[in-house]
Parts: sequence; structure tokens; C-alpha cells
Amino acid sequence: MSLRGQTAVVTGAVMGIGRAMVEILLQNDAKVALLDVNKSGGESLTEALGKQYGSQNVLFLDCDVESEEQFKAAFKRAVDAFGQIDIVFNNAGILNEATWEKTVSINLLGVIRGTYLALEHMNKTHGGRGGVIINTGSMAGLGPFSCCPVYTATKHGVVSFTRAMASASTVSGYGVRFNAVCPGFVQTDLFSNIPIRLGQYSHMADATAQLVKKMGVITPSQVAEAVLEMVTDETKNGEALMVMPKGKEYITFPNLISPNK
Ligand SMILES: NC(=O)c1ccc[n+]([C@@H]2O[C@H](COP(=O)([O-])OP(=O)(O)OC[C@H]3O[C@@H](n4cnc5c(N)ncnc54)[C@H](O)[C@@H]3O)[C@@H](O)[C@H]2O)c1
Ligand SMILES: CCCCC[C@H](O)CC\C=C/C=C/C=C/[C@@H](O)[C@@H](O)CCCC(=O)O
Repeated sequence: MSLRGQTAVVTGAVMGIGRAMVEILLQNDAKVALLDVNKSGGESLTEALGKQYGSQNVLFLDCDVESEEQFKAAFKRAVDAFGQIDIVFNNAGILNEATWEKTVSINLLGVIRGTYLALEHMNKTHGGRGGVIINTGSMAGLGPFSCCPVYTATKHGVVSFTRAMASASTVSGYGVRFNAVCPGFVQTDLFSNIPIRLGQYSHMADATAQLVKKMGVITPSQVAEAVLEMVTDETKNGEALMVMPKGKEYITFPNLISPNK
């Protein structure tokens, strides 16, 4: 399905999963705003992508998802340049158990901030034209990942926030779908220097390496393909899609309210 005429905003767009998502969106004819704190990397990537996909289709915006002011300005600039926003990929994230407050701030607060700012432009009950928001969770958002408890908490938060927003949107008529992507280990920069990232849990690095060996590693492009599926399949709302070397799986959650009780 072509995304011609649609505009996307991607956070954490310069490297890893975000970068792969930018490319797949451009390959499918969307216009894309790349938001990232890596200004020099963002500018050179955008120049290269502009040559390949047309400079009118790609825009770099220097934006830290921790800053309400920068994030708000970036959405405005994307709308000024492209006319509207249809697709948002709240993807920026870090793994650092030592600077754990920053991990919460970027991974969870950044996703909530990006969602609320996006809704200011997309919410049908406020003059928007709807769309889809995909948030980056993790397999660590589906089960306890003992080597990084704070990272685990942020990703559980992302998955739960996304699912709750999906039902809030349905009940309230926002016209916006919400889904979370939950990858296993992905070959990116975040997946390097693991002992340092684990902080006080660095003694679990060897056990983590064993888990990686057992589970395997996927590419950023495999994650981007899974995200594209949830962008284009209009039946998907409130989903958490796990992406693993053996394939993708939509997660079934327990229904905590039984109709019989
Ligand atoms: N790599 C994995 O194994 C893996 C697995 C599951 C989920 N994830 C999640 O995927 C997302 C992307 O991670 P990745 O592996 O591609 O990492 P990465 O380090 O390769 O890329 C992260 C990008 O986010 C940007 N970024 C970091 N802080 C930012 C901020 N405050 N504001 C804006 N941009 C910022 C970086 O500059 C970089 O371009 C993260 O949310 C991560 O938790 C990663
Ligand atoms: C150290 C690299 C971190 C990359 C973080 C990414 O978000 C990828 C997370 C990938 C897999 C996580 C799996 C978690 C599984 C648990 O729910 C459990 O089944 C495994 C228990 C083993 C353990 O906690 O060590």
C-alpha cells in the first residue's frame, strides 16, 4: 500500500530502528520529518536521503524528546512544511541503568510527550484528520528483563500507555490508532557496550550475552517492516507486536474484567 500524500514524524530517526523506519516510509512514498538530538548526523543523513527520495520529502529537525519546547516546535515545523501529520513513530530511546532518571525521561516521558503533542495536530475532535501513532516498546516491555529493571519499567509503561491510549481514542473519537512495537535484540548502537549500560547490574552482562545467543538478533529493517504493517493495517489498534528472529507475533493480554464476575 502506498503512503503517497501522507506525512510521518519519526523520533530517534538518525540511527538504528528509527533510521530504518525513515527509509521504509520514504520507499513507500511518505514525506518524513526526522527528529533527533544528533544534529550533524541528522543533517548529513537528510541530505543523502533528499538526493535519493527528493529533498521536498525529507526534513531534519533538531529535537530532544525531553524538551517540550523543542518537541512542540518540531511538530509545528513539520506541519508548516508538509501540511499535516498522519503517522508518528515515537521511537527515541536509550538504555542506561546508571543514569536511570534520564532513561525514564527519554523512554517513557518522551513517548507520552510525543503522543500528546501529536494529538494536538491529529485528533479529529480538535480539527485534525486522524492517523496512527506507533510507540517503540521492547520485549522488555512484555516480561521482566532482570539486567535492566528501569529500562524494563519504561518499556512496560510504553506498552501500557499505548494500549490505554488506543481505547481512550476509540471511546473519545480521536480517529487515531495506537500500537506498540516490541522487538527482541536488534543490531544497533544501543545494543553495544552492554556492561557499561547495565550500571549496577553489569555483573549480569554474561548472562545477558547467553540470552542473546539463545534468542538471536534481528536487523533494524525487520523492525521497520513490522511497524509498517501496523501503520498500514487499519484493523490494528491497541496492539503490541513482538518481533523476533523466528517471526512476528501480536501479543494476547489477559482480560482482567470478566463478564461473569
Ligand atoms: N536495539 C535493541 O535491541 C532494541 C530492542 C527493542 C527496543 N529497542 C528500542 O528501540 C528504540 C531505538 O533504539 P535503537 O536500538 O535504534 O537505538 P540507537 O541508539 O541505534 O538509536 C537511537 C536514536 O535515538 C536518538 N536519541 C537518543 N536520545 C534522544 C532524545 N533525547 N531525543 C531525540 N532523539 C534521541 C539517538 O541520537 C539515535 O539516533 C529505543 O526506544 C529502544 O529502547 C531497541
Ligand atoms: C542488553 C541489551 C538490551 C537491549 C534491550 C532491548 O529492548 C531488547 C530486549 C530484548 C529482549 C528482552 C527479553 C526479556 C525477556 C524476559 O521477559 C524473560 O523472558 C527473560 C528472563 C531472563 C532475564 O531476565 O535475564
